[in-house]
Amino acid sequence: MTTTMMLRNAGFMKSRLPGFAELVKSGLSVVTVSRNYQISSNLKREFQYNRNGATGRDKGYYSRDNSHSFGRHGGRFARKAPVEDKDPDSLDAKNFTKVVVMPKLENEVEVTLDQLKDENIIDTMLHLSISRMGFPNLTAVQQKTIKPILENEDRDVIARAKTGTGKTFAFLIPLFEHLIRTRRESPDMVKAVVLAPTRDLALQIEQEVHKIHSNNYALKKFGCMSVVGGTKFGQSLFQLKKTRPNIIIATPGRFIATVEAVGAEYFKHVDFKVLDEADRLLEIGFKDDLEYISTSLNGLNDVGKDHIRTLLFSATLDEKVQTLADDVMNKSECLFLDTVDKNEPESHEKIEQSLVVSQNFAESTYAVIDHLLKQTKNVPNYKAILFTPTIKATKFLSNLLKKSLHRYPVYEFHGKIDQAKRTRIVGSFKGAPAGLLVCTDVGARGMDFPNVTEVLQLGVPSELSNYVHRIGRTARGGKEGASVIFLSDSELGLIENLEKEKNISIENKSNYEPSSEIMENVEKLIESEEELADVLISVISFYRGNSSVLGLDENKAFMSIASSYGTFLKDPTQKIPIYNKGMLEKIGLVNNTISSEMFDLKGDASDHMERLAMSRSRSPNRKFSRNKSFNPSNKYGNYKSNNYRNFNNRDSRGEEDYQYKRSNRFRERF
Ligand SMILES: Nc1ncnc2c1ncn2[C@@H]1O[C@H](COP(=O)(O)OP(=O)(O)OP(=O)(O)O)[C@@H](O)[C@H]1O
Repeated sequence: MTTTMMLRNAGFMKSRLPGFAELVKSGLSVVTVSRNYQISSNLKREFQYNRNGATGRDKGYYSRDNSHSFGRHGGRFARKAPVEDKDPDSLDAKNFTKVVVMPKLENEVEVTLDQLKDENIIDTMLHLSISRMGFPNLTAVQQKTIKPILENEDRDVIARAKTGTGKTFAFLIPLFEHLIRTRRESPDMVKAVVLAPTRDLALQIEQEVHKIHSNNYALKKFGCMSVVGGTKFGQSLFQLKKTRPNIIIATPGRFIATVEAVGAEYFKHVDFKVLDEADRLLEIGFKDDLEYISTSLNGLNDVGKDHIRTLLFSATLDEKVQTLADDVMNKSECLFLDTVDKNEPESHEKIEQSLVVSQNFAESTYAVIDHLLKQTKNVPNYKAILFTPTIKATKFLSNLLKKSLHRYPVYEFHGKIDQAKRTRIVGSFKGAPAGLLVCTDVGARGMDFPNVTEVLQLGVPSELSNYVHRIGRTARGGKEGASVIFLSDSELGLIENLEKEKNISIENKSNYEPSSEIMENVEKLIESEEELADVLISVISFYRGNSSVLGLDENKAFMSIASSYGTFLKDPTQKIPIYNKGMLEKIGLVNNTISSEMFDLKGDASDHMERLAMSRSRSPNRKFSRNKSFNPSNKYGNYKSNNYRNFNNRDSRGEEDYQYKRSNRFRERF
């Protein structure tokens, strides 16, 4: 049975619509949403801004001269939007209806590769290539998506499937089939654009395309090229000209630069755009870019502004996807193909999840080291990934572990390593029979490292969904795996949030107390107190930005991390030294009296804190003013927090391209 809801004026109704998750729960299978049809909402904004007179301060929108400016960097990053200007008055006239179709999938019959060929869904050339890969059968997401994507050309598609279940081929197979079917139409043009949030993931998807090529050379004529930051732009344009690929795999920033430079030459015939890790691409830092890309490609398209079909794939999709669907999808109908049951957690069921609880961050570090000492000794070919909150923590931990684990291979991987080296590290760890990859959340999504036995997490991830993605680096392609998260008492809010929001409960729980032996050993390995202070400050900054999202008590989390300084140095009276007020400002704790408890304040930092404490004790509103800097729902308190959240997001998630350049100020320090 299907139910249909017709809603006029989506702008007004958006706030009243239940999210996707709730829609699934409520059993609705068709939802109809109406909104302005002629243009995507960001294009509409452009015209509104043109009418009202936009200024460079207006984040992410077009200005009068049809250029696109980003944030405060308006001038420097001003972009020429490759879309034609339009008469604003003609735009509000029509409404459109977007239908989200969620098929009920009862009595499912297995779909095989042979069937797809026999029913002429896929060509023999493609069938040959995929069968040569030797997969025993198609995965659930491949069975559910390939045919529907190819059968109905007037629909966009959203697909959700658990980590490591073959989503990459689920979109690459239809893309290749489309290229085969349209081989005579504009053979030298880009027809499909795949966007990914990290360079490493984009390069990995390019490798998957090359697997399709190398299993049947006849498919090599459908060329593919990656367009990612950290590589030479001029060289990439030259390659584009020379190879004339049909598929581009890109990160958003470099893709925008490419479209701006040569959009009219290569991107007028795009039929598909794919957003891998779609929910991530929707978040702050990417969403404006995605809207811009969508509008640009639509504006350039020779067939029409609503011609390009959009495919969204991820293991974690919730109501945010609705916003994405609104802003970057063109078709009036959108198929939502879900391989995860509505009552099921998004995490993969073949991962045995554990939690180890200790007193503070330092003790969690000892627990990780202890655990790794045991596993590398007892488990043959033990291959693991350890996630840490920040780049500095990653460096620190990989150094400690290289020394503790002796000859066991330890790889350090984060966004501050140059791209060529990053690619080498990914290649080495993929091919390694055993080893440990220590990384930030830059490695959390999409990366397919074969045979990872275990995923370890020291502290919390940068967002709730990344818990699912991080642990999903194991148990891939039908295999089993394990994960252990090491948290202090003050971080247990994350576990509650995972239960509440993601329906994930961790069965195996244990407490950890370090032995004096491991404490002594680690203390000997710490080379510099300054570096230790730096690492802990970076982690405090990370928590400053992420605690409210992750359900943590910010103050408790800060104290726990700060107390780790004394624990690591085996002298609990020692506090992290802070030499000036500027440093407190950078961490976002300048108006927070708890700073005196956490840090050993020196110079003007100490004077400032004394003055602050005195003014608060005199102020009749002191309770309010103290809360102001802490309350996550408080507009003013949150202002700084957001700044730091952005910085931390970049720091830990390793976002790409010019977004990095924009944050250089912070990156260099942390
Ligand atoms: N039909 C299949 N049968 C078995 N293994 C497969 C099949 N299709 C793909 N694989 C393999 O499964 C692994 C995971 O695939 P892929 O990286 O596409 O997963 P994913 O669903 O995109 O994961 P993530 O959510 O982490 O991005 C890869 O090594 C891939 O080669």
